[in-house]
Amino acid sequence: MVERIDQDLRGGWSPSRAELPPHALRWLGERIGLRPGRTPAVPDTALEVGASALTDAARDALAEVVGQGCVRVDRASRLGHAGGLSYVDLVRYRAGGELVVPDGVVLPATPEQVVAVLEVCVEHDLAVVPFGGGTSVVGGVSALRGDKAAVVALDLGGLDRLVSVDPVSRVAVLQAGVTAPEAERLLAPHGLTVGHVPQSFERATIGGFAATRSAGQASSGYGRFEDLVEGVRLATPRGEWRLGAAPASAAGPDLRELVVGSEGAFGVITEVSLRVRPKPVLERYEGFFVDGWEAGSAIVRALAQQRVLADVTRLSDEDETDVSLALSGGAKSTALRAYLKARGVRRPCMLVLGWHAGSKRELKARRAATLALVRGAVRLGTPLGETWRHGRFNGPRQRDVLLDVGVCVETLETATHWSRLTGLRDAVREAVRDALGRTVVMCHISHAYETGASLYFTVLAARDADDPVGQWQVAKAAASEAITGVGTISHHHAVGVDHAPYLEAEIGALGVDVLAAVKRALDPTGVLNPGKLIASEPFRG
Ligand SMILES: Cc1cc2nc3c(=O)[nH]c(=O)nc-3n(C[C@H](O)[C@H](O)[C@H](O)COP(=O)(O)OP(=O)(O)OC[C@H]3O[C@@H](n4cnc5c(N)ncnc54)[C@H](O)[C@@H]3O)c2cc1C
Repeated sequence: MVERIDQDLRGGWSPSRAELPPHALRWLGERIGLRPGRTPAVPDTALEVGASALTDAARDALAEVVGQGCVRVDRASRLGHAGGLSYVDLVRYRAGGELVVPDGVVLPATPEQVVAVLEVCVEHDLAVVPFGGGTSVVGGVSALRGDKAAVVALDLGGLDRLVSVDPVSRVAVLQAGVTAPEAERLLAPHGLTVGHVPQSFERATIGGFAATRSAGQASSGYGRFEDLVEGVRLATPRGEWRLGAAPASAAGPDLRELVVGSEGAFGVITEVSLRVRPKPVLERYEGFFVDGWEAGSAIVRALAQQRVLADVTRLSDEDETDVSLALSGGAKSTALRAYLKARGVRRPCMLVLGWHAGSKRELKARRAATLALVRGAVRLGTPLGETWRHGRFNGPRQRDVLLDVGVCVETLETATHWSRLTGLRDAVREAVRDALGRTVVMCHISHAYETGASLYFTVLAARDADDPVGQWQVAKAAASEAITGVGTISHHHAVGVDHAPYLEAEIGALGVDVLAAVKRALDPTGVLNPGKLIASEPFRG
């Protein structure tokens, strides 16, 4: 069971706080030099929120579309939409740093209202930031106004319906503001699932997944979110655009791809038509230990290239495995290390495999095909797999606790070809260590393809109390430099503000021109999500 999340809660993931056990604090002291001292979050009242720049005329025009109560300019609503959930966002909330707060929040209830809101924004010179679950970790929902007179957050939470289900074709149309758990709840009576389970599952929305090309923990089996998108309904300042009339088409380039991953810069996704699957009746998770990253990544590569990946396939490197064992602590973990050593596993790397199936027979066949290639691993079976499954949404809660005791904790991600994977992992680790000094850089593969895989890094360092934001920005820039030209600047977190300066190096100047031309066609006055995806504003043309 996941705890019910308050979507307005910023500055952390969860209101309930666990304490770090003494052995974990000791370990952080030894590894990153942490001198723990509680750094309580600054109360909301201490955060600076300037006067709203929304004019009465703009407010009235918006209220005419969505209703008086659905245009909010109160402090709590504005603060609740002042950013995403990256480490830097959280630090700004907690430390009273510079928060960019929207001038108002608009809550439409239908796709038609979204189109009408955009018309008002153009007329009144308002920037508009589409806001789904607000879980962006790349500045995607930062309330930047660009050259506009004011900026509003467009909270899509009111678009919360299952519009239709076609069980024969296995297609479901969901409104953009439906959260991932709600999508599963709405589809359950039809025996269907989306199967999209990112770590931000509890908060993130269908529209947000489509807008960012999200990848879930089970994407090896179900596909990345863009693989699930059959069609989209997009509100733009130039009217509505519907795409995706057939399961496949040769009617020119696939224009859905211009919308999926457009991060609110080309339009507001109001509905997504999704390829859904029968809900699995069986799920089985198993854990293994492999000796060293090279051996582990060779296994995952073989699984991907022989097309027998488990639905969840996740390999932790030596550091990530070591941290899991160290933080779980206790006699069990010491005994496990000794056991692994006795079995010849000197550099333990944890491998978790999970299969979803419709029958025992299917599960047996798929599991056997996968395990035939998992050679030389020590098998710890379902207890380890289930431990991972139960803890799979704990990351953001652990981050809250680490932030509380003064740790700089953030993640980075990329993807590259198999032949470059280990080299890129080493380069990013070195760049981050050089930038931060004493630090732990953990890495895992959680998305594998025939030609390569993602790399997901988690960084721990003692927080620089004087300049926590600057401290991370230096590390992030160093990592991004190491990634540029070797891997992608983002495998699934998207571009947002943070990666925008690196986009041209990846897609070329022509690529940026193409994006700018699309932006000009759909959003000629540039009201949509300024500063995201395309950093500079060449679209003015
Ligand atoms: C703890 C944590 C774990 C995470 N784990 C994962 C993970 O496992 N996999 C993964 O892929 N990502 C992950 N993320 C990143 C984030 O959850 C994803 O990018 C997610 O897709 C964002 O969904 P959202 O509804 O919260 O969108 P938001 O954060 O609200 O918005 C993201 C971007 O999309 C735009 N947008 C949102 N809704 C719409 C819409 N309807 N139309 C047009 N534009 C829109 C926004 O303007 C913004 O640019 C994680 C984030 C956190 C904080």
